[in-house]
Amino acid sequence: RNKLDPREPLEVKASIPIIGHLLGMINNGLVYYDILSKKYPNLPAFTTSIFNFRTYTIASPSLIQAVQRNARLISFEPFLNVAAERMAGCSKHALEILREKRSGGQGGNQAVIHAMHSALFGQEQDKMIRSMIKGVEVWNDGLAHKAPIQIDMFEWCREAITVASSDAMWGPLNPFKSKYFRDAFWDFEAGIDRLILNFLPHIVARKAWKSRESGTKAFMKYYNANGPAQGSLLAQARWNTMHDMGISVEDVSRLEMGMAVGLLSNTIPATFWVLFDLYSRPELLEQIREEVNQNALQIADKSATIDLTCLRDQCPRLLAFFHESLRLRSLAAPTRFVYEDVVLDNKYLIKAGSMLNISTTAVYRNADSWGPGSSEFDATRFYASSSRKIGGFLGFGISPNLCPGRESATSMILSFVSAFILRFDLEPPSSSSGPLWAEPKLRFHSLSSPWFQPAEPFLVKVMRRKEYQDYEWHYRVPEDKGQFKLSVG
Ligand code: HEM
Repeated sequence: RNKLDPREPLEVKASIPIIGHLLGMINNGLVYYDILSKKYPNLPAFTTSIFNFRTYTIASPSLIQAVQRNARLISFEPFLNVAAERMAGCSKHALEILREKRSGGQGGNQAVIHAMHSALFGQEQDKMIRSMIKGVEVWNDGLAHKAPIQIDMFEWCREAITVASSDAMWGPLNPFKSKYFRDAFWDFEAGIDRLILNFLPHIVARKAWKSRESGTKAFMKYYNANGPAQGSLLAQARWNTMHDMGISVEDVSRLEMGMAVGLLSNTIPATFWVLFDLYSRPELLEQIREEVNQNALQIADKSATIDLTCLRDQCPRLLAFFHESLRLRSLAAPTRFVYEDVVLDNKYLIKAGSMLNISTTAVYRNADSWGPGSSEFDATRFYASSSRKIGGFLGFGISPNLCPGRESATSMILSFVSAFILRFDLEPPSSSSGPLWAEPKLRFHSLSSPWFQPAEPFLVKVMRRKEYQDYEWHYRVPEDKGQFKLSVG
């Protein structure tokens, strides 16, 4: 074992020597570092070692900027290749192309991310948003026809968001149109933590491995039928970049299974929790209903239209609430690889060849950044803030690795939810003892979807609200290249 340099962050020892932290990681996933940071609340940063390998955890918002300033040396890039190899199962040839240039590859991962940012900008982004919103509209209409009805709220959000987002992304030949494909995809996604171990994956993660292989075949069919030609510019940009760099159809298909994880794994739990956090706070629900009603709903005869520009510009309470829901529900923790020795904030030596992560819950608990009620839900917390750059807000990542899908995902979620709350009342699961809208039993889902999710079906009764039950519902998505005032860290 390497001895720690006294300038490195203090080492936190596991109760079981040598493998204790490894067991903690296996049992708890990324949440393990949050558990440790709770145990040592006064440490702004700490070190854990598994055998000879170090992980540094940043638990204070003040150190995040130091990580950002050294983004070239503390980088996300190597994990993209880990995902391509272990999660997607790409060939050696593809991995060489994807690997970052400074490690001898051709920088394919960065080229793809760059192409994605360009394809999710301005008019291209508007088209994608229009298509996503059209997709979710159908689901609210379908629910209105069936109501009153009992649904599993998480499962229903998952189907609605999956179908709407994937149709917008891949177009009419989208493999997700098949329910069989969708179910197989979720089996793949649920087993990513085991696939990533890369130890006999066809045995250790059999279900996920088989589903990944069948999903890859479905995407190969999509590419062989020239699917991207009818899909979004995002799908075209990804295909063109990878194909032009010499990546085979099979490897592109494997990487597209990974892309689907990025497209869906945050958006679905975010939608579920936004609905939960609203309906479980009746007063807040009424305020937001009123705001949308007054500022973003246009009524003509029996037609009701939600206007996206008005949602963006004239519904600050809705947007502030959305940020707070993300803050307290998402556990997305930036994880980075350290290329060279760095001293953070003139204090902490971070050594090359180690991993660094940020403990989301520790950062969000910090009273200096978030005030004395930092752990409490406060729907107005972001309301007063005039700045869009909020140090310590990790909801959409930290620059330079900001989420390129944040505008399209927010547009879809908030349009969908705005119409939903005006159209429907929900009756929560009945419980003789506990409060109404008690949180469901939760489980940490997976490394690929860093959220708590319900561990059991979350059943609610959906009823149409009298006020708008005879209306036809529409959305207006103008071509104005507008943006939500989203905060980033
Ligand atoms: C509410 C929905 C979403 C949330 C909360 C979210 C959150 C995040 C976060 C926290 C990161 C940074 C991860 C890190 O630094 O380690 C990220 C990165 C990323 N997201 Fe999202 N995301 C959402 C939707 C989407 C969508 C719809 C797409 C695709 C269209 C997408 C594509 C990506 C990609 C490609 C990256 C990597 C960016 C880079 O490495 O520079 N995300 N997202």
